[in-house]
Amino acid sequence: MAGKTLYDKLWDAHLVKQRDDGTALIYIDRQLVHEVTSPQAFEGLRIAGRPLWRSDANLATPDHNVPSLKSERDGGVAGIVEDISRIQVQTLDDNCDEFGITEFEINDIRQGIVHVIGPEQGATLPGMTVVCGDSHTATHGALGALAHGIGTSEVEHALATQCLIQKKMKNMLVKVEGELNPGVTPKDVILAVIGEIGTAGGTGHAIEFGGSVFRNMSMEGRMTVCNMAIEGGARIGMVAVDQTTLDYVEGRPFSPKGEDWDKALEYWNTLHSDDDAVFDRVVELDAASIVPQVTWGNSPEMVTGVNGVVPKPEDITDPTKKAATERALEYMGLTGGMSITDIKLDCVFIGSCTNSRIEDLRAAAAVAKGNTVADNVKRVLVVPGSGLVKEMAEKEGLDKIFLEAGMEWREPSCSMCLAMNSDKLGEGEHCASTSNRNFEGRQGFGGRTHLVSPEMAAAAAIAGHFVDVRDVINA
Ligand SMILES: CC(C)[C@H](C(=O)O)[C@@H](O)C(=O)O
Ligand code: SF4
Repeated sequence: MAGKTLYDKLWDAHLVKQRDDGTALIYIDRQLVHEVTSPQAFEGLRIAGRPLWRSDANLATPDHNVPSLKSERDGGVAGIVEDISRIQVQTLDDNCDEFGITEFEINDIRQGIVHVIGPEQGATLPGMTVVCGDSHTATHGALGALAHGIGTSEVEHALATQCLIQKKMKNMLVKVEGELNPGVTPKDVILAVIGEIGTAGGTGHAIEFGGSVFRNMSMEGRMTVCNMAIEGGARIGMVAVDQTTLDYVEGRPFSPKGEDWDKALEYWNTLHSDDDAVFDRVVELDAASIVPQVTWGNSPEMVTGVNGVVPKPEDITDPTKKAATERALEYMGLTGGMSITDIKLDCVFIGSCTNSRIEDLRAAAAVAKGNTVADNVKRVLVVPGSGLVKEMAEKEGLDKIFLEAGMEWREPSCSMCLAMNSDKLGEGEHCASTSNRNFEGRQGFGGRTHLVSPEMAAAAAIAGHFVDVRDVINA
C-alpha cells in the first residue's frame, strides 16, 4: 500500500464516520467566526434552542465591517458610520456574549483579520481541522492544518456538533523547486501557480505546496500562498510541518505548553506526506522562471510578469478565452499589447489576509523608505492585519516610513480588500492591491484591481505606475 499524503493523514485523524456513498463525518477542532457569515448560524441555534457543543473551540473577531480609520473606531462599535456594518459588528458582539465565545472586539489589540489572528494567537495549530465561514480559511493550512471555508449552515452545524459532513478531496501536489530571484515573493509564486493551472485548476483537490521554495519560505509566506489556494479552485492548501512551523507556533497564547507541547511535537513531526505517497495530480514550476506578477484582468488567472504585456484578444484562438479577455480589457480600461509598466495607478492598497502580516509590511516599508508617493496616486492605504501586527510595526518605526512617504497608516480591517466598509475604490480607478481577488466591483463599484506583492505595490505607489521591483531593489 502506498504511503499517505499530509491530507490523508489529517483526514484519517479526524474521521468520525465514513459512509458508503462517499460522505463522511469529520471532527472539527477549531472554528473561527466573523461577523459576515455567523448571524444566521447563531439565529438558527437560538430558534432550535441548541447550545454550543464546545464554546472554547471557537474564536471570534470582527474584520470585514470594521472601519480602518481610527477616528471612526474611537467610539467603539457605536461609532461605526455605515448602518449595516455597525449592526453586523454589534450582532457578533451580542452573539458571542450570549453563547460564551471568546471574541476580540473592535478596539482589543488582538482584533484583526480572522486569518491573521488565528495563527498569530496559536489558535490554529498543526494537525487541527480548522473551519470558518470564509473562503480564505485555507490560509491556516500553512501550519500543517486541514483548513477550509464553509457556508453559514455549516457554521451552525459546527457550532452545534463540532462535526461536519464532508467528502474527501483528491490529492494535488504543487511543487516549486529551485531558488526565487531577489524581489520575487510568495505572492508572485502563488499568482504564477494560478496563472499556470487557472482558477478551476485545483477544483476538487486539496493542494499541498511542496518543494524547496516552500521549505525555505517563512510562515508568513506560506500563509500568503495557502491563502490563495481557493483562487486556484482548491478549498484546501497545505504545507508540511517542519522546524519553521514549530518555531512559529511555540509560545503563542493558545499553543500547548510544557508536557503538552512535547506530546504535540511527537504528533506534529509526523505531519508531512510519506515519501511513497501518491498524488492524483502533480504540477511543477521552476522557481527561477518566476518574475514579479501583476494581474491585468478581472480574474486572478489573468496574470502576467511585470515585464510582460496585456494580451491581445485577436491573438487568442479559444473563443471563450477570447471573449473573457475582451470583456476584461473593457472593464479594466486597458488595450491589448500595452506594457504592464504603462498601467497608471490611482490608488494602492497594502493589506488583506493575503499580505498584511509583519513581514509584508517590512517588505513594503523597505521599498517606500525615503521615497514619496507619486502625484497621480491619490490614496495609499497601509492596513495591518491585526492590532498586534500594528503594534509590532510601530515599534519598528514602519508607520513613520509609510507616513513620511505620504501613505496612510490604518487600523486592522479587511479594509479595501472588499467594499464592505468605508474603504472603497472609486469607479474607473486603478488600484495596485496586495489582496487576493480582482473580480469586477470587488474593491468598489467600477473599481479596477491589479493583484501584486507588497513590494510591487509600494514600488508602484512611488512610481505612479507598475515598475519591476527587481530594478528598484537593485538600484
Ligand atoms: C465575506 C466572506 C464570506 C468572503 C469569503 O468567503 O471569502 C470574503 O472574506 C471574501 O474574501 O470574499
Ligand atoms: S481580507 Fe479580504 S479576502 Fe481576507 S477575509 Fe477579509 S475580505 Fe476576505
